Amino acid sequence: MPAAANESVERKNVRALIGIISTVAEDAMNTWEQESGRIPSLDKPVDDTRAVAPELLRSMRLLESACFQLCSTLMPTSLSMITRSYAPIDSACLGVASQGKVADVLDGHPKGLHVDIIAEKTQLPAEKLARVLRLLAVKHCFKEVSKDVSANNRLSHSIRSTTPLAALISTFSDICHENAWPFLYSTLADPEYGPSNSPTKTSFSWSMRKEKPDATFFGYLAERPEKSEMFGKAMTAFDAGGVQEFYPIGSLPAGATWCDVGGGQGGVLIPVANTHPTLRLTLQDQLHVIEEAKQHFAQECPGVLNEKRISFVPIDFFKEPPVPNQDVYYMRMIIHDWPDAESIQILKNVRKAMGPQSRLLIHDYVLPSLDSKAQTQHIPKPLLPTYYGAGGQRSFMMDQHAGAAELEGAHAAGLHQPRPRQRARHPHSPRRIEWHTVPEIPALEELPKA
Ligand SMILES: C[S@@+](CC[C@H](N)C(=O)[O-])C[C@H]1O[C@@H](n2cnc3c(N)ncnc32)[C@H](O)[C@@H]1O
Repeated sequence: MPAAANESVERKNVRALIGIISTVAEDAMNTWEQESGRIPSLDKPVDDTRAVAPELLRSMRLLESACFQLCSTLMPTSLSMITRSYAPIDSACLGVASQGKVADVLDGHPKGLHVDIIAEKTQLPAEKLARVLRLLAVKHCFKEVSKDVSANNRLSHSIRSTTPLAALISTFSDICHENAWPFLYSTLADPEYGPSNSPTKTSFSWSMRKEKPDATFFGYLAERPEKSEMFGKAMTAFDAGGVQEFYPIGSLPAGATWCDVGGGQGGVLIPVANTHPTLRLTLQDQLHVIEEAKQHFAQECPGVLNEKRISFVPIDFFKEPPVPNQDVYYMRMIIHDWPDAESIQILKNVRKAMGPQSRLLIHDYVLPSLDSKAQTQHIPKPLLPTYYGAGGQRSFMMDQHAGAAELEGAHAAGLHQPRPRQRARHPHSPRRIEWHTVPEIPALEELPKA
């Protein structure tokens, strides 16, 4: 229908949002069909959505932003704000499902189970559990097949107790809800903690200050092997937009060396090892994490261990350089954890290790800058110039999370300014630093086509 000439700005904006939704939903369906032969089903308890093309991430960012903006525009204000205020309840209910292992109980029961049976197996009260599951089901995690009968769907299947996403939910509910996120205001308002950029003056440190002054998140994990293991596994959940999507690893020469600095349990290195068998790999992290990584590799890709294609070398990246003369030093989700001074210390240590042919790849969240025309000009109106809006929210959440729960984070570190991206013309030219972003990619459009 042709738009009326005297349409209000609001009507034009709503129409534009509907247009974006319609276009990018079509694009996303086409990408899924090209990539996996079909559009993923929400109903099926199988996660076949793991290999994600950059174009799909871009479509999803637009779609999520446009849907959220459309609802925020047309919804009465009080409904919008009440829903946002309730947000921690979503997370708490996920915590119940995950810690109660509800998805494990439902595994293998495609027709679902009555809540009385789920309650008996999880040792949770049936009537209250039914209400938790209903709230989760209205947002498509679990499905209520009939009254009080629940079954797994794609989302709930992904939080069975052995999965990285279950570890992520447990890390959030067990550590972040307990010791960090709720204390953001108290920390900001505290005259000592609020203005400080010290890694020992975060919300996490604030909540622990009576028990252990100057507590840090990684120090806390180091003293608690079970939680450290859970956190390490949680990191492997960040699998969308892997490095191989953005960097031409395949064109490195056979025998090239690749050192993952702060590589955790191998969330990045395992897929790299599986897809690039000629690389010689090194994983470096704190000693206790190295032990977790060895176990993880033994479970997930024992061949890489048997073929001795990987070395595990402990490091304290503040105190010492990584192993010398590697072709590639790679750091994912490391720099965002630290304020400027600590980041510089880490980078200086990597610099000491670098040989003339070495390059450093930094794969991290880079927050967009409103005053960067290059970053905002391609965002279709009326989406927000700040990273499109809600489709970019995970980067800002990570910024808050890294600031509150882990350490000072990218924002405090001043790393939210966009870094120049080196192009693929000389993809392996020496002594380069490249910034790549995960998996919310503010400058995805700037990436060279594969
Ligand atoms: C946010 S995690 C990222 C893990 C991994 N790079 C990934 O992307 O899955 C940060 C990592 O930094 C490591 N780390 C923290 N402090 C460290 C230190 N002083 N020396 C070496 N590694 C450290 C942690 O053990 C953890 O594995």
